[in-house]
Amino acid sequence: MKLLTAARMRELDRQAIEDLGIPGVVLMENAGRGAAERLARCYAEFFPGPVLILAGKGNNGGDGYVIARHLLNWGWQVQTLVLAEPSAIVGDASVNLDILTRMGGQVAFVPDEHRLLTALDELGATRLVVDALFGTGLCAPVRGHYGRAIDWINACGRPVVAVDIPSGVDATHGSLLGKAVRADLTLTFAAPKLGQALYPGWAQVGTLEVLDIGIPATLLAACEEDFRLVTAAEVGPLLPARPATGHKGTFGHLLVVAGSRGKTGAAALAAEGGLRMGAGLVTLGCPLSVQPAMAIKLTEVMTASLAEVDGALALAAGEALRDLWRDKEALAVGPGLGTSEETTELVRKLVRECPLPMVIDADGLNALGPYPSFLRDIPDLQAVLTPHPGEMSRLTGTSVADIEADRVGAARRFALDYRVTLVLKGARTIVALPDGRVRITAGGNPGMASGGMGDALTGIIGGLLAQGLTVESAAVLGVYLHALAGDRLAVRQGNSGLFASDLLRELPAARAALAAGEIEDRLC
Ligand SMILES: NC(=O)C1=CN([C@@H]2O[C@H](COP(=O)(O)OP(=O)(O)OC[C@H]3O[C@@H](n4cnc5c(N)ncnc54)[C@H](O)[C@@H]3O)[C@@H](O)[C@H]2O)[C@@H](O)CC1
Ligand SMILES: [K+]
Repeated sequence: MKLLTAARMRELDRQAIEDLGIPGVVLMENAGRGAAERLARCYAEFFPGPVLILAGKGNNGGDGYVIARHLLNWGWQVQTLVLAEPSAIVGDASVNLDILTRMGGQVAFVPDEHRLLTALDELGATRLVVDALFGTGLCAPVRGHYGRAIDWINACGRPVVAVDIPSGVDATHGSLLGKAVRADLTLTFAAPKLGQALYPGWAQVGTLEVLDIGIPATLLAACEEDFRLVTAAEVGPLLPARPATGHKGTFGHLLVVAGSRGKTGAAALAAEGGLRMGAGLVTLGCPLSVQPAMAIKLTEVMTASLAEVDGALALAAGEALRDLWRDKEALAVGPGLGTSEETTELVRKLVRECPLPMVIDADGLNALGPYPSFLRDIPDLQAVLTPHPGEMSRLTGTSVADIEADRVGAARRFALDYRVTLVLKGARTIVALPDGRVRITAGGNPGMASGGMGDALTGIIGGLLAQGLTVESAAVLGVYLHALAGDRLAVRQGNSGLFASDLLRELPAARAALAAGEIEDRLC
């Protein structure tokens, strides 16, 4: 599902109005009427109100006046507070404000804190609040009486319906510009906004519904799809086929290079992840001294001993790895390898020389960074990198705080710069593709914040690569299935104390449900 930035939404509005000649006031009418209808239906038990509409000076406020008009027409009691002087309301918003006033709608202008607070004090009982303060045009931190209005909304204890986006949420970045409304229902127009799919904005949105406001579908379809929220309908078709005549050779052989003394669990989870994802065969290459333990730990996975120094892979393992990758379809490298000098050098050599599509994680990433410019010199590199914010920080030399402040930007810049597929893990995992497109997954839960979940994801993506998916598809589908399995587990077990190995056990059923078309996506 497409996610629009504020700039893209403005451009769509411009095209509809200027290129196609749809008057802006018609779009505003469609937006306001659609919102009024949804609101009246969703909150029918609160009829006849009163409803309080808080309107800003821009077109979001304009939508608020249209909502007020229709609710009045349908017998609701409506009070509208405009947080600006009458002269500040212009254009389509002014047209609708005039109509509302002439119809006898109760409208008060509260352009400063004193008048706002007085009006709120004098307000009778309100049963429902409509936030029409700011939409996609918010461009600076919220201050003054706007901030007081947002505080009041958040403390009012009444259901809050946000028009287009909760005021204070940046429609593009999902950041909170000073203060932000916490809505129960957000009625957004034409398509969800990118900022509604990202934290912390996501948490302010409540239930998200998308209303058609008459922007032609052809315009929406033609607008470039830089950002998408991944849906079951989109990833279902990416699932590798499972022909009835298939055998283990049909479904690919994954080579996992992982583990060191004391870090055997990470290697086991990555290897089992590959098998649970449906790879026909998985071989784990690990240091000589840990191989016996791995062989006991892993029943279905084959193991290979590699040269080591002090329990971690040695540079001398390179020759054996060359033999190992020869008959494989994909490589997963990194979990539990450690960061010794020889292992680091080996990983860099492996990434440079191994011709297989690969997923690189954990210590594999630590071995690359910072600024792994050598990646650009590898011809036909097909790689998925799966850092968490700490690993991303080491890869980019940027602080974790800066990465978290702009997760989409950080992932996108890296993917474009190094021509890899970058999976930035965390709440709302971001998949950035080498051409700059970005995919965001809505699933996942706090139960997945536990050791080993990342190793499981590495195995899942590796398993998909082994079955022939492209790096882009393996990353998008792998992240989706990982989150889906985690969410199914959380439904049964709650969202704490979840084990990555439990998630892997859930994976085949999650995959089957996706294949059967049984998954209903949640927007928020
Ligand atoms: N034709 C269109 O463009 C349509 C727009 N629609 C609505 O219009 C909204 C966008 O409208 P606008 O672009 O007018 O902008 P908004 O109504 O979102 O608000 C921005 C207004 O507030 C001011 N402002 C921005 N940041 C501020 C701050 N921190 N403190 C105080 N004032 C601030 C701006 O100068 C501008 O006047 C959409 O979200 C949607 O609700 C809909 O009516 C559908 C059609
Ligand atoms: K709003």
